[in-house]
Amino acid sequence: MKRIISTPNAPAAIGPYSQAIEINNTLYLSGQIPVDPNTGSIVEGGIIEQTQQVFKNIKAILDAAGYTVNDVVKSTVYLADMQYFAEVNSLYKMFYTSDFPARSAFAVKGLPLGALVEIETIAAKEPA
Ligand SMILES: CC(=[NH2+])C(=O)[O-]
Repeated sequence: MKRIISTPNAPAAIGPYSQAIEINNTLYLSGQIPVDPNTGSIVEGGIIEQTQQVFKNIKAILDAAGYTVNDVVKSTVYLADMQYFAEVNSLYKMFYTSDFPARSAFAVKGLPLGALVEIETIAAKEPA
């Protein structure tokens, strides 16, 4: 059965979507942008601070759903510019330290609220 995940520890949706949906032992997270859940705004700073906030948001949603970073199987990284690729990769390697998830990365024309980075995440567990 489908389970909707909602936590105050990650940003509220800024549109018609859920923070995450779990179905069949798989958790689909909406793309996370660098919004601080306490302020509802994009964090101050540049790509480093924004990427750190995105990972905080992803972790908060994984935690709320009972998943860990080790359960993540796929990640999609959207960048406002490919110039951010190396910096995002260095923080990415601190969040996912080994057995990295499958991943795609793109530079796109624009991201919600003018974010520099957005990351989508899929996590899965073996059936009990
Ligand atoms: C931020 C986001 N996930 C959306 O769809 O606008």
